[in-house]
Amino acid sequence: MKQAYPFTKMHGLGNCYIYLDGITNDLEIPSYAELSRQVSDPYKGIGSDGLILILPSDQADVRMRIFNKDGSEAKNCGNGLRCVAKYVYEHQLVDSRSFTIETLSGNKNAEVRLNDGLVDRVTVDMGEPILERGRIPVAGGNPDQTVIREPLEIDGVTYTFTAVSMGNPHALFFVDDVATAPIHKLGSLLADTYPLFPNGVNVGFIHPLSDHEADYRVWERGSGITQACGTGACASVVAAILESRIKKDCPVTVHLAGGDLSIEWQVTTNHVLMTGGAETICEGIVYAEGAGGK
Ligand SMILES: N[C@H](CCC[C@H](N)C(=O)O)C(=O)O
Repeated sequence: MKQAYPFTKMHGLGNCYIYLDGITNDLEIPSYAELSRQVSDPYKGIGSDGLILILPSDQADVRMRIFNKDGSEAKNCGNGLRCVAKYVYEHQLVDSRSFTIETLSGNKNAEVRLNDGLVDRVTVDMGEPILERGRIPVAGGNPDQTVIREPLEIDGVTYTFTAVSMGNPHALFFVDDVATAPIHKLGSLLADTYPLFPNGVNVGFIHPLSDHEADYRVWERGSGITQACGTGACASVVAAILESRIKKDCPVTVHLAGGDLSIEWQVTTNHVLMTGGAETICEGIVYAEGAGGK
Protein backbone atom coordinates (compact mmCIF):
# COMPACT_ATOMS: atom_id res chain seq x y z
CA MET A 1 0.00 0.00 0.00
CA LYS A 2 1.63 3.29 -1.05
CA GLN A 3 1.72 6.14 1.42
CA ALA A 4 2.36 9.84 0.91
CA TYR A 5 5.60 11.30 2.34
CA PRO A 6 6.57 15.00 2.31
CA PHE A 7 9.99 15.49 0.78
CA THR A 8 12.40 18.35 0.10
CA LYS A 9 14.79 18.26 -2.85
CA MET A 10 18.04 20.08 -2.11
CA HIS A 11 21.46 20.34 -3.71
CA GLY A 12 25.01 21.16 -2.75
CA LEU A 13 26.79 22.41 -5.89
CA GLY A 14 24.38 20.40 -8.04
CA ASN A 15 24.80 17.17 -6.02
CA CYS A 16 21.11 16.72 -5.33
CA TYR A 17 19.26 14.40 -2.97
CA ILE A 18 15.69 13.81 -1.86
CA TYR A 19 15.43 14.62 1.84
CA LEU A 20 12.85 13.05 4.15
CA ASP A 21 12.37 14.66 7.56
CA GLY A 22 12.02 11.79 10.05
CA ILE A 23 12.02 14.21 12.98
CA THR A 24 8.83 16.02 12.01
CA ASN A 25 7.18 13.05 10.27
CA ASP A 26 6.85 9.34 11.09
CA LEU A 27 8.70 7.45 8.37
CA GLU A 28 7.51 3.88 8.05
CA ILE A 29 9.19 2.67 4.89
CA PRO A 30 10.05 -1.03 4.37
CA SER A 31 13.26 -0.34 2.48
CA TYR A 32 15.15 2.95 2.27
CA ALA A 33 17.39 1.31 -0.31
CA GLU A 34 14.41 0.62 -2.56
CA LEU A 35 12.99 4.10 -1.92
CA SER A 36 16.32 5.65 -2.90
CA ARG A 37 16.32 3.74 -6.18
CA GLN A 38 12.72 4.82 -6.78
CA VAL A 39 13.07 8.55 -6.04
CA SER A 40 16.40 8.81 -7.85
CA ASP A 41 14.90 7.62 -11.14
CA PRO A 42 14.36 10.71 -13.33
CA TYR A 43 11.51 9.02 -15.23
CA LYS A 44 9.62 6.94 -12.67
CA GLY A 45 10.69 8.97 -9.66
CA ILE A 46 11.80 12.51 -8.84
CA GLY A 47 15.37 12.43 -10.14
CA SER A 48 18.34 12.74 -7.75
CA ASP A 49 21.73 11.32 -6.75
CA GLY A 50 20.05 9.45 -3.90
CA LEU A 51 18.02 9.75 -0.68
CA ILE A 52 18.94 11.41 2.62
CA LEU A 53 17.06 10.91 5.87
CA ILE A 54 17.02 13.54 8.62
CA LEU A 55 16.40 11.66 11.87
CA PRO A 56 16.43 12.11 15.65
CA SER A 57 19.72 11.26 17.36
CA ASP A 58 20.59 10.18 20.91
CA GLN A 59 24.23 11.27 20.52
CA ALA A 60 24.07 14.46 18.43
CA ASP A 61 21.55 17.19 17.69
CA VAL A 62 20.26 15.36 14.59
CA ARG A 63 21.20 12.31 12.51
CA MET A 64 21.79 11.91 8.76
CA ARG A 65 21.55 8.67 6.76
CA ILE A 66 22.53 8.76 3.11
CA PHE A 67 21.66 6.28 0.35
CA ASN A 68 23.18 6.41 -3.14
CA LYS A 69 21.18 6.19 -6.37
CA ASP A 70 21.72 2.39 -6.42
CA GLY A 71 20.32 2.02 -2.89
CA SER A 72 23.68 1.44 -1.17
CA GLU A 73 24.06 3.27 2.16
CA ALA A 74 27.17 5.44 2.61
CA LYS A 75 28.84 6.53 5.85
CA ASN A 76 29.31 10.18 4.95
CA CYS A 77 28.21 12.84 2.47
CA GLY A 78 29.68 16.35 2.52
CA ASN A 79 27.11 18.03 0.28
CA GLY A 80 24.39 16.20 2.18
CA LEU A 81 25.69 17.46 5.53
CA ARG A 82 25.54 21.08 4.35
CA CYS A 83 21.97 20.63 3.09
CA VAL A 84 20.91 18.84 6.30
CA ALA A 85 22.39 21.74 8.28
CA LYS A 86 20.42 24.25 6.20
CA TYR A 87 17.20 22.25 6.54
CA VAL A 88 17.33 21.67 10.30
CA TYR A 89 18.25 25.29 11.04
CA GLU A 90 15.57 26.78 8.79
CA HIS A 91 12.93 24.37 10.16
CA GLN A 92 13.87 25.22 13.78
CA LEU A 93 14.89 21.63 14.52
CA VAL A 94 18.01 23.03 16.19
CA ASP A 95 18.24 26.17 18.30
CA SER A 96 21.73 27.42 17.44
CA ARG A 97 23.75 28.24 14.32
CA SER A 98 26.26 25.63 15.43
CA PHE A 99 25.24 22.02 16.10
CA THR A 100 26.22 18.36 15.59
CA ILE A 101 25.04 15.85 12.99
CA GLU A 102 25.41 12.10 13.63
CA THR A 103 26.59 10.01 10.67
CA LEU A 104 27.79 6.43 10.33
CA SER A 105 31.32 7.90 10.32
CA GLY A 106 30.83 9.81 13.60
CA ASN A 107 29.37 13.13 14.71
CA LYS A 108 30.19 16.18 12.54
CA ASN A 109 30.10 19.79 13.75
CA ALA A 110 28.22 22.13 11.43
CA GLU A 111 27.93 25.93 11.51
CA VAL A 112 25.55 27.87 9.29
CA ARG A 113 25.92 31.44 7.96
CA LEU A 114 22.76 33.46 7.40
CA ASN A 115 21.77 35.90 4.69
CA ASP A 116 18.39 37.58 5.20
CA GLY A 117 17.46 34.90 7.74
CA LEU A 118 18.18 31.99 5.40
CA VAL A 119 21.25 29.74 5.38
CA ASP A 120 23.51 30.59 2.46
CA ARG A 121 26.75 28.90 3.53
CA VAL A 122 27.69 26.05 5.84
CA THR A 123 31.02 25.02 7.34
CA VAL A 124 31.33 21.38 8.41
CA ASP A 125 34.20 19.92 10.40
CA MET A 126 34.59 16.66 8.49
CA GLY A 127 36.96 15.23 11.08
CA GLU A 128 40.28 13.52 10.48
CA PRO A 129 41.06 11.80 7.18
CA ILE A 130 41.63 8.04 7.40
CA LEU A 131 44.87 7.09 5.67
CA GLU A 132 45.61 3.49 6.72
CA ARG A 133 45.15 1.04 3.84
CA GLY A 134 43.21 -1.45 5.91
CA ARG A 135 40.71 1.17 7.14
CA ILE A 136 40.01 2.91 3.83
CA PRO A 137 39.89 0.01 2.75
CA VAL A 138 42.22 -0.93 -0.09
CA ALA A 139 42.92 -4.66 -0.48
CA GLY A 140 46.39 -6.22 -0.31
CA GLY A 141 49.58 -4.63 1.04
CA ASN A 142 50.29 -3.61 4.64
CA PRO A 143 46.99 -2.56 6.29
CA ASP A 144 48.77 -0.03 8.51
CA GLN A 145 50.45 1.83 5.65
CA THR A 146 49.23 4.77 3.64
CA VAL A 147 48.34 4.45 -0.06
CA ILE A 148 50.22 7.21 -1.86
CA ARG A 149 50.97 7.19 -5.61
CA GLU A 150 50.16 3.47 -5.86
CA PRO A 151 50.52 2.08 -9.40
CA LEU A 152 47.47 0.44 -10.97
CA GLU A 153 47.77 -1.17 -14.39
CA ILE A 154 44.64 -1.31 -16.52
CA ASP A 155 44.64 -2.48 -20.15
CA GLY A 156 48.41 -1.99 -20.41
CA VAL A 157 48.29 1.57 -19.04
CA THR A 158 49.77 2.25 -15.57
CA TYR A 159 47.87 4.83 -13.52
CA THR A 160 48.85 5.96 -10.00
CA PHE A 161 46.39 6.82 -7.25
CA THR A 162 46.32 7.95 -3.64
CA ALA A 163 43.58 6.60 -1.36
CA VAL A 164 41.88 8.57 1.44
CA SER A 165 38.76 7.92 3.48
CA MET A 166 36.57 10.67 4.92
CA GLY A 167 34.44 7.94 6.45
CA ASN A 168 33.85 6.82 2.86
CA PRO A 169 36.56 5.58 0.49
CA HIS A 170 38.15 7.73 -2.25
CA ALA A 171 40.78 6.94 -4.87
CA LEU A 172 42.39 10.12 -6.25
CA PHE A 173 44.07 10.27 -9.65
CA PHE A 174 46.09 13.38 -10.55
CA VAL A 175 45.59 14.69 -14.08
CA ASP A 176 46.78 17.65 -16.18
CA ASP A 177 43.23 18.55 -17.21
CA VAL A 178 40.01 17.29 -15.60
CA ALA A 179 38.22 17.76 -18.94
CA THR A 180 40.22 14.88 -20.44
CA ALA A 181 40.36 12.65 -17.33
CA PRO A 182 39.49 8.95 -17.94
CA ILE A 183 36.44 9.34 -15.67
CA HIS A 184 34.19 6.89 -17.54
CA LYS A 185 36.89 4.26 -18.06
CA LEU A 186 38.19 4.26 -14.47
CA GLY A 187 34.95 5.24 -12.75
CA SER A 188 32.82 2.50 -14.28
CA LEU A 189 35.56 -0.10 -13.68
CA LEU A 190 36.65 0.76 -10.13
CA ALA A 191 33.69 2.34 -8.31
CA ASP A 192 31.45 -0.56 -7.36
CA THR A 193 32.91 -4.06 -7.87
CA TYR A 194 36.68 -3.85 -8.38
CA PRO A 195 38.48 -6.32 -6.03
CA LEU A 196 41.17 -3.80 -5.00
CA PHE A 197 38.40 -1.80 -3.27
CA PRO A 198 36.38 -4.31 -1.21
CA ASN A 199 33.76 -1.70 -0.24
CA GLY A 200 33.82 0.07 -3.60
CA VAL A 201 35.39 3.51 -4.00
CA ASN A 202 34.58 7.06 -5.10
CA VAL A 203 36.88 7.74 -8.06
CA GLY A 204 38.22 11.30 -8.14
CA PHE A 205 40.38 13.25 -10.60
CA ILE A 206 42.27 16.28 -9.33
CA HIS A 207 44.32 18.93 -11.13
CA PRO A 208 46.13 21.23 -8.64
CA LEU A 209 46.27 24.76 -10.12
CA SER A 210 48.27 26.37 -7.25
CA ASP A 211 48.72 25.96 -3.48
CA HIS A 212 45.24 27.43 -3.07
CA GLU A 213 43.23 26.09 -6.01
CA ALA A 214 42.41 22.80 -7.71
CA ASP A 215 40.01 21.33 -10.25
CA TYR A 216 38.25 18.11 -9.23
CA ARG A 217 35.76 15.77 -10.89
CA VAL A 218 34.23 12.56 -9.59
CA TRP A 219 32.55 9.29 -10.44
CA GLU A 220 30.79 8.39 -7.20
CA ARG A 221 30.39 4.90 -5.78
CA GLY A 222 26.72 4.02 -6.06
CA SER A 223 25.71 7.09 -8.07
CA GLY A 224 28.09 7.53 -11.02
CA ILE A 225 29.19 10.96 -12.24
CA THR A 226 27.79 13.71 -10.04
CA GLN A 227 28.13 17.49 -10.18
CA ALA A 228 30.01 17.55 -6.90
CA CYS A 229 31.20 15.39 -4.00
CA GLY A 230 31.99 17.10 -0.69
CA THR A 231 33.87 14.20 0.88
CA GLY A 232 35.70 13.80 -2.42
CA ALA A 233 36.78 17.44 -2.44
CA CYS A 234 38.13 16.92 1.10
CA ALA A 235 39.90 13.70 0.09
CA SER A 236 41.40 15.34 -3.00
CA VAL A 237 43.00 18.15 -0.96
CA VAL A 238 44.37 15.61 1.54
CA ALA A 239 45.78 13.53 -1.33
CA ALA A 240 47.37 16.60 -2.97
CA ILE A 241 49.07 17.46 0.33
CA LEU A 242 50.18 13.84 0.89
CA GLU A 243 51.72 13.93 -2.59
CA SER A 244 53.39 17.27 -1.72
CA ARG A 245 51.59 18.99 -4.57
CA ILE A 246 50.06 21.68 -2.32
CA LYS A 247 50.87 22.97 1.17
CA LYS A 248 48.88 22.00 4.30
CA ASP A 249 46.96 24.41 6.52
CA CYS A 250 45.69 26.89 3.98
CA PRO A 251 42.18 26.96 2.53
CA VAL A 252 42.05 25.47 -0.95
CA THR A 253 39.34 26.46 -3.41
CA VAL A 254 38.24 23.27 -5.12
CA HIS A 255 36.45 23.81 -8.44
CA LEU A 256 33.87 21.07 -9.02
CA ALA A 257 31.54 20.77 -12.00
CA GLY A 258 28.70 22.30 -9.97
CA GLY A 259 30.64 25.03 -8.16
CA ASP A 260 33.36 25.73 -5.59
CA LEU A 261 34.11 24.47 -2.10
CA SER A 262 36.69 25.80 0.36
CA ILE A 263 38.63 22.94 1.95
CA GLU A 264 41.24 23.24 4.68
CA TRP A 265 43.25 20.38 6.25
CA GLN A 266 44.28 21.93 9.55
CA VAL A 267 47.76 21.17 10.91
CA THR A 268 46.78 21.94 14.52
CA THR A 269 43.69 19.69 14.67
CA ASN A 270 44.32 17.30 11.76
CA HIS A 271 40.68 17.91 10.90
CA VAL A 272 39.39 18.80 7.44
CA LEU A 273 37.02 21.78 7.24
CA MET A 274 34.61 22.08 4.30
CA THR A 275 32.74 25.31 3.51
CA GLY A 276 30.20 25.80 0.76
CA GLY A 277 26.63 26.47 -0.25
CA ALA A 278 23.40 24.51 0.12
CA GLU A 279 20.18 25.18 -1.78
CA THR A 280 16.53 24.15 -1.52
CA ILE A 281 15.09 23.24 -4.93
CA CYS A 282 11.51 22.25 -4.16
CA GLU A 283 9.16 20.52 -1.71
CA GLY A 284 6.50 17.96 -2.47
CA ILE A 285 4.84 14.62 -1.74
CA VAL A 286 6.31 11.28 -2.83
CA TYR A 287 4.20 8.11 -2.85
CA ALA A 288 6.09 5.06 -1.57
CA GLU A 289 5.41 1.69 0.05
CA GLY A 290 4.76 2.17 3.78
CA ALA A 291 5.31 0.16 7.01
CA GLY A 292 8.50 -0.43 8.95
CA GLY A 293 11.65 1.11 7.44
CA LYS A 294 15.23 -0.13 8.09
N1 LIG B 1 28.77 8.13 -3.13
C1 LIG B 1 29.33 8.34 -1.79
C2 LIG B 1 28.32 9.00 -0.84
C3 LIG B 1 27.95 10.44 -1.26
C4 LIG B 1 29.12 11.37 -1.11
C5 LIG B 1 29.02 12.70 -1.83
N2 LIG B 1 27.85 12.98 -2.57
C6 LIG B 1 29.46 13.86 -0.95
O1 LIG B 1 28.95 14.98 -1.12
O2 LIG B 1 30.38 13.62 -0.11
C7 LIG B 1 29.78 6.98 -1.21
O3 LIG B 1 29.19 5.95 -1.56
O4 LIG B 1 30.72 7.00 -0.39
